[in-house]
Amino acid sequence: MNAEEMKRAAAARAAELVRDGMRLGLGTGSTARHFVAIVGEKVRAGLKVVCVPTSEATRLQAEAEGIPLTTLDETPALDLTVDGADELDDSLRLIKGGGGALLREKIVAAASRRMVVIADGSKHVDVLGRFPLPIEVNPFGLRATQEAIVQVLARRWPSAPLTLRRGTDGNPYVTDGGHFILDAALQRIDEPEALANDLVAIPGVVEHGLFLGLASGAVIATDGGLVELGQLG
Ligand SMILES: O=C(CO)[C@H](O)[C@H](O)COP(=O)(O)O
Repeated sequence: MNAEEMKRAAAARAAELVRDGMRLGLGTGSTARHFVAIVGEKVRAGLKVVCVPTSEATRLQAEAEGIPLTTLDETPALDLTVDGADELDDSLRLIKGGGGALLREKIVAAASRRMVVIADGSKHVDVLGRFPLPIEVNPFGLRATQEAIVQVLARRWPSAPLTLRRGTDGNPYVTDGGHFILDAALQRIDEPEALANDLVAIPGVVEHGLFLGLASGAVIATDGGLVELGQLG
C-alpha cells in the first residue's frame, strides 16, 4: 500500500464506527480528508449524521460532499471525532497542528465522547517530539510571547529552535482563528504533561499541539495491515 492507500484504509476502518444519528467531529488534514469523503459517500447513501468541521478547509470539503453541518453552539456534545495526527505514542498522546487547525481540533475533540485517530504507521512513535510542536499564539505581543516560550523551553531544551510558521507567500501563517503558529523543534518530549502545563500558563499562548488524554483509540495503517490502539467502540 502506498501512503494514500494507508490513509484511506485507516479512514475506512474509522468510518465503520459511524452510526445513524451520530454527531460527528470531522478532523483536518490529508488523512481526515479520506474520512470526510467516506462519510460523504455514506450520507449520499442515506446515513443521517450531523457534523462539526475542525477547520474552514474541512468545512468546504464537507459542504461539497453534502454532509449536514452543525456548530458546537447548536450541538455542544459530540459522539465521535475522527482526526489525523502528526505523531502518536502508545499511550495515545498526540502532536497535532501540522495543518494549523490545532485549536479547533482540540475544542472539537474535547467536546466529543470519543476521539479516534487515523494515521499511517510513520506517525506512530516511541517518544513524541521529532515532529516540531505547534504552539498557537495571539499576534498581539508576538515577540514577548515568543521570548516567554523560549524561557519556558530553556528549562529542558536550552537551544531548541522556535520558528514562526510562514505561508507560501512568506507572510506569517494565519490560523482560522486569526492567530500565528510557532513551531518548537524539541526532538524528544519525555514529559508532555509537564510541558503542556508550562505552555498554557504563558499569556499569549492560545493553544499547543499536545493532545493529552483526548484520544480514546487509534487506527494505524501499516504495510502489515491495520493496527488498533485503545478503544474504538
Ligand atoms: O493536526 C492536524 C492539522 O492541524 C492534522 O491532523 C495533522 O497535521 C495530520 O495531517 P495529515 O493527515 O495530513 O498528515
